[in-house]
Amino acid sequence: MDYRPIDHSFLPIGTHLIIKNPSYKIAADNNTIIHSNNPEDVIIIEHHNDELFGDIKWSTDLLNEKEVEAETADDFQSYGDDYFISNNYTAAIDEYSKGIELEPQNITLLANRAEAFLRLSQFRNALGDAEIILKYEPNHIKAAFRKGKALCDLKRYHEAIITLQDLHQRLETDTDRSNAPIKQSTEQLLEHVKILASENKNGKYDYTRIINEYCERAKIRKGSRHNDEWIYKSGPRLDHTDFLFEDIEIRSVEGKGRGWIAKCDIPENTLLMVSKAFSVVYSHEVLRHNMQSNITSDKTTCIASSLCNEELITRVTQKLLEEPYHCQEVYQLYYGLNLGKPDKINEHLVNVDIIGNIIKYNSFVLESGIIVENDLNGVGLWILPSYFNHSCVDKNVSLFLLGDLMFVRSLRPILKGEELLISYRSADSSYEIRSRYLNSIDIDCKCRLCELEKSEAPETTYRKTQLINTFEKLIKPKILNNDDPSLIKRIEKIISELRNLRKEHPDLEFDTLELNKILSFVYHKNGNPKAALSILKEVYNLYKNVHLQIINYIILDILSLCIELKQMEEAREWFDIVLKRLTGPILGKFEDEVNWKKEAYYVAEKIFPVMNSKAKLLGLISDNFN
Ligand SMILES: C[S@@+](CC[C@H](N)C(=O)[O-])C[C@H]1O[C@@H](n2cnc3c(N)ncnc32)[C@H](O)[C@@H]1O
Repeated sequence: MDYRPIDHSFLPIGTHLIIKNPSYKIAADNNTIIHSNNPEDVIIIEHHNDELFGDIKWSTDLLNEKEVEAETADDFQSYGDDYFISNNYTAAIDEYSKGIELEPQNITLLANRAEAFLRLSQFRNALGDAEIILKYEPNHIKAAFRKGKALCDLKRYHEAIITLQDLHQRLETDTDRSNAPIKQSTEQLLEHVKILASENKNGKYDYTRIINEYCERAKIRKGSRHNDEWIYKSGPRLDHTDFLFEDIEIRSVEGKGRGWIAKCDIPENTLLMVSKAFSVVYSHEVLRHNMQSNITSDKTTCIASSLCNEELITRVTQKLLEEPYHCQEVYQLYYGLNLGKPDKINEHLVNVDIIGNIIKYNSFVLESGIIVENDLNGVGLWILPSYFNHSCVDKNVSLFLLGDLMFVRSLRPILKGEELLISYRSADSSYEIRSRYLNSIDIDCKCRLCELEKSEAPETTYRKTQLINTFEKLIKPKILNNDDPSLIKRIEKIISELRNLRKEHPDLEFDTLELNKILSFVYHKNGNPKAALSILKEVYNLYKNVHLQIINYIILDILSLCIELKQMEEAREWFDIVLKRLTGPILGKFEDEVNWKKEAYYVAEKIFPVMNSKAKLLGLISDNFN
């Protein structure tokens, strides 16, 4: 609010500033804003005074020198506690630290600072303080608890379990009633750490529990259009941990930098990785409240995406400043082929330009699906999944996001030595759209589809574009409000010509997928559901092995048509097919054919609301699932 343009004579370019407690923010133009809340925390150093850098004294400190001398460790504890109570943990840490400087063995100050560090997710610092306390007072209960918590958050589960078990034993025999709450918290934390340790080691996740947690964190409120809208206070971020399948590894891949490779044959539906976001930003966190209800409009989506990106750069930068031990894993991402041969990065320095680039090349965009309930847009950085390279048409790995957890599974059997691939852009978008994005991150994709599209004669490409444009501009707008049967002929003609243009490679012909879905819709509108159904079944049979989102929508349409035509037996079969396709990427292989549906339906009911209504129509809810 106090913004005034800075006059060049006041701050000539090249002026040295020293800023106490700066915070960082990335602006829309990717410039870094360094800001300070207190003008007295900014000191301007004149060039001829450079030597002052060494022993700078803050004017604020100088002004208060008298008072400072009079202040004791107890005073700092009380200032720190005040900040702590008002949730200002950074300021609390500042005050506790001043007290600790006076009395390095002050147990209360160290214990309070450890808790403040935990609240700010600065786990190494918290662990450091807890360990100092335990050196002086090995039986300090709160310090042991905080040590266990910090170890858990640092993913040192084995050590966390030992610490907490030891504490638990001591508390068992403790008669002091005031320790009852911490005893209960220790039991809960211990149980939680054991779950995390098993997830981390064996990839054993209790999906039902995770889905429940996910839903619990969702708050439903009435949206502006009286719809139930899902909003999340700050997430949803889930208290579960990473897992990495031991038979995959990162290796260099010719022409692509590095990528994930199978070390031995991997069966279909194997859990390859569960990755917790390094940082994730949801659009509702950055959009003003009044813009949220408008989230679907193109402009809002665009603003949201740019704000999310800025915020992600800011959060990653801040996290690296607070926990520099993460720098290495983040900066490793920078060494991909995409960024040429960068100078060796100083991994101890936080560099916003580099972080911006890392996010540009590696972030995952969360798009709201129509089927999935978690209508959340946003962007996030997941470290290990960032090493998956792209293929438009031959991906062999599925990604499933639940809150900030990314589940990665094999989509089909993968052979030893094969590269594990995902799709950054789906094969059913046009070559132009795909390559525009891929080129922006330095990918000249050489998958079967791209090679074919590059080699096609210009007149073929031109004719295809012409046909698609005719459909988009002249036919599509008429479909919703018009049941003119002549539209059927026109769409069929376009589909037939498009198929003909790629008759040598029918398996790589994706342009007619959406057209066929719409053709089926028009047949239905014209009172011919049987023809509508048969079109969709044909499309399904042609493309069932290609992993495209649109196929799931096609199956749902088939399912609705079967229900409408009272072909209930067939509808149930289609229900099973779509249930497996939707829940497979999280639940994996359905080993128990009898029980799988129960589990899959439970999951689907929670996160795929469309399934719920279909199941009701099929009478499945009262039959089997209640
Ligand atoms: C998210 S990173 C993937 C990991 C990257 N290969 C690395 O070594 O860090 C994306 C970058 O990988 C490379 N890449 C991914 N898929 C590729 C492909 N199909 N062909 C060529 N390069 C690819 C590009 O340089 C792209 O900018």
